[in-house]
Amino acid sequence: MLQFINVSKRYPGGADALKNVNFELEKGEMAFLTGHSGAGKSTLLKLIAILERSTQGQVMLDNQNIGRLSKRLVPYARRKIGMIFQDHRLLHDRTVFDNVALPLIIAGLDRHEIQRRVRAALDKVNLLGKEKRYPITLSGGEQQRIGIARAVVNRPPMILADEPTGNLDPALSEEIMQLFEQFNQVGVTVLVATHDIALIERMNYRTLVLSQGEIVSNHG
Ligand SMILES: Nc1ncnc2c1ncn2[C@@H]1O[C@H](COP(=O)(O)OP(=O)(O)OP(=O)(O)O)[C@@H](O)[C@H]1O
Repeated sequence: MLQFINVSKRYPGGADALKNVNFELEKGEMAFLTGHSGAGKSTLLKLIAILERSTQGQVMLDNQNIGRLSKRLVPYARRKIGMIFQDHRLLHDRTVFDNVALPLIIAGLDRHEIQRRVRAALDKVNLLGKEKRYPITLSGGEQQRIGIARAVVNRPPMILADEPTGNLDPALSEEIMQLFEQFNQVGVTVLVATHDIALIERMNYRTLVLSQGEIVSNHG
């Protein structure tokens, strides 16, 4: 499903954030991405989400070189990806329902379909009944689950998570990881970037290790 072929990324005026990165993720696979602070984890995820473009090499998603897509086609390619951030990036002046509905409103779905899909997504993350609340009135773990519902409401074939458990205690981290496993079990490809080595060791998935922009280990 996803293939990095000799991918390098240099930010303007900066050093190389990624150097000659090669790896593949199969459709339906779940994997971790780890490495020291500044190793290039976020950069790698941003290339997949087309939030940044590679300087060299090819980022292939379903056999399409997404690093070279025209701007017009980027929103369509992005619909294949659900992205989850450590700070969840919720809109605090909108309800839980409205936060999760946002990608569907942008995609132009009708009101009934939006209602149906938002409820289905909230059900998956155990937040049904909290649609009318504001994110700030919910716990950290619940806020992260709103972010996950928003990421999956479009039913993307791939989920990318950037430090999704960074602000959570071990029990809540476990809960979030179990949610990712549930999506993976129904065929969603999942890539989770994390510093949390203990979490990676408890779970048995392939792990890509980045060090100074290079993949130094890739097995599970
Ligand atoms: N927009 C940017 N402009 C210039 N340099 C950047 C930019 N974003 C990241 N970098 C640099 O690229 C390198 C990789 O950063 P990146 O954020 O991908 O690492 P990371 O592994 O996700 O780090 P962390 O775990 O601290 O989030 C770092 O040296 C960083 O300073």
